[in-house]
Amino acid sequence: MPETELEHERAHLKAARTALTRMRERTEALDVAAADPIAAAYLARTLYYRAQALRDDPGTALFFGRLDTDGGERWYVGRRHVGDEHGDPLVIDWRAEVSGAFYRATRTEPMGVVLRRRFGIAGGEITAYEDEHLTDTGESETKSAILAAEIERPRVGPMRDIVATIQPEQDLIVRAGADTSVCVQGAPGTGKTAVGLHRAAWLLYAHRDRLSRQGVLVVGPNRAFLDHIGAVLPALGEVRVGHTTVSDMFATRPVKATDTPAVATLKGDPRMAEMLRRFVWSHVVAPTEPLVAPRGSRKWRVPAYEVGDLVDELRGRGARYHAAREMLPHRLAHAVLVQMERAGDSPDDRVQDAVARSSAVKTYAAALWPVLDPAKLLHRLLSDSDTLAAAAGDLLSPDEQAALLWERPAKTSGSAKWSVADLVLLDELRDLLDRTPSLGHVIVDEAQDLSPMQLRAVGRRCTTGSVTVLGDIAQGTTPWATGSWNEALRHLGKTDAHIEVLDRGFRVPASVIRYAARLLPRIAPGLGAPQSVRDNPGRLDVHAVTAGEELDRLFFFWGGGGPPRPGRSGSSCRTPASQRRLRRWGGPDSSTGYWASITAMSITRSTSSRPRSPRVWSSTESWSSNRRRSSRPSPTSARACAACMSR
Ligand SMILES: Nc1ncnc2c1ncn2[C@@H]1O[C@H](COP(=O)(O)OP(=O)(O)OP(=O)(O)O)[C@@H](O)[C@H]1O
Repeated sequence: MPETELEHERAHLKAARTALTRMRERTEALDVAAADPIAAAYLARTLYYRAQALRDDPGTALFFGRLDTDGGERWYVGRRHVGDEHGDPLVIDWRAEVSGAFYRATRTEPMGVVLRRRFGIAGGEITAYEDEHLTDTGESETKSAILAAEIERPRVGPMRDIVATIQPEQDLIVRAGADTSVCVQGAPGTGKTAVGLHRAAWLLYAHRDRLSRQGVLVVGPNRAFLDHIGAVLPALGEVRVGHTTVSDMFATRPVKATDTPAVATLKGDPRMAEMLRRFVWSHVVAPTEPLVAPRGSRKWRVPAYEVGDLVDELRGRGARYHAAREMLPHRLAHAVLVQMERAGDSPDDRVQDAVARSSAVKTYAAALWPVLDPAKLLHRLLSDSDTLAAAAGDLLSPDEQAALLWERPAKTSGSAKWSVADLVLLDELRDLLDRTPSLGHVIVDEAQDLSPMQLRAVGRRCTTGSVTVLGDIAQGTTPWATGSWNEALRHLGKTDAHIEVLDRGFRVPASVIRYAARLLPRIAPGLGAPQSVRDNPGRLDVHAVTAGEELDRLFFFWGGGGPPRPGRSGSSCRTPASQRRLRRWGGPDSSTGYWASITAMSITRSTSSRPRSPRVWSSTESWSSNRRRSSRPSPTSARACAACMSR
């Protein structure tokens, strides 16, 4: 019999573990019996995922909190639901509706909670607990030591879930409705990525049927970033969320060419979308000859002007190029049918189908509305100045058109060397021809770094679903980085998205945040300064550098590997020298180093005119290769910025 409260809670944890083991064993013992092999495979897969989700991690406790309600109920809140043999819950999922109060109940709004208990956990065991009696007016508000310890925990290694310590403002974003698109703006370390991943987990819990059918996708800047975050969703029992990088999303062909920053920026410009649209639709030609359709002993003629009206009507329907093309033979056949009726015949639907399938109609329609191939289209556009000029018209200046043209065009689209930006154009073309299927929800991180054309590509993958956009306008590192979320949301096609701001930093100590935030008025004037929630003020060393020297100092600091943030600079964190330094400074998530990097990056960016950053790299390039190509910030503006930092 447990004697103390702590022993009682430990006994509950033990019972929950036993129940979870039973649930898993029961799932694993289930036989796959289905009527056909497809259903059997589906069932086997479902059972496999269920068994995976029921795995116990002895290193973490099954619950981290408890709620006692004014209705006399008691709920243990944990990573997943655990039920006893009667089906009564021993632990409720953190995503259940009732768990919302664990994160959001306050003394002013207790949400029916009389007691909130937080558990201190070490090595999967309960070591302590802390109570808040939310309706006890005599109890004073104290800062939770358990919460503080979790927040102060050194952030090394891959990202972990934050279910035990989600903050009220984060919880509101996590639980925003499935049809709600949200854009989260936040300084480094304010938990944007963590919130996005927990939102994915919540959506799959609250709308499992719909979203597991339609799909949920996390889009990150590169593979290092995906490695960093890859364990979070499986730890929450969600193993079915797709993860991809922006470039892998379009990687239908190998990247064999690199654009200059100016050309890459131009290819990412939203005017390209209009140019491609015009180019695609320019292939539909106005009829000059009538349609002549033989049927039996007669020939039926549909005049060219009438066919012209049909074509115009199809063009104006807003359908994709190939879908509208599919309709043309049927429209032509219908026009033939009308002629037959006028002549006294009474043809039925089968006659119309036969006319639509006849070679005369098919050949005539194909000449007016040819089948197109995206790669061939782009190859022609980038190889031939007349074709480009006709499509670009008043959209692009002659200099811009000249910049787009390949110096040595490949003979065929098959042998063309495509750049990262070209693949985005191909994706746009593919969508103009055939609609891209939409997922249920897309989470896109570091979204400030995406070009308008990349944003459009992400947006068309969630046209009928919703999106969570995560980023920081002040952290843009590409020349095409967005300067405004409203603009980015327009390119995504999600102007109805709510913009939410997270301004409490979990990673970066206060002294570093305060110092670096002095740059904000210069690099992102509209943004407020974040506040650190960490008690540890951190250590901040300020090193004087001469103008133009700051990048070298930074590279020296990081062993030539570039800033340490996983995912922000391709392979930079993986060079042996930078790894050694990262270890010494506390790993890739080390706050001081990261913020120092952010600061130096900001100095560089704020001293360059548009394109905003003198550095540009694709996700396949390393920081150092970019560094070789980078231009130096002008000494005058670097001085101006140094002055702003020393104020
Ligand atoms: N509520 C929380 N409780 C505990 N830790 C948290 C919380 N929110 C965020 N963190 C931690 O803070 C760190 C930074 O979080 P995250 O990477 O999500 O921030 P970010 O805003 O995406 O940063 P960046 O702008 O650099 O990408 C992570 O280690 C994360 O686990």
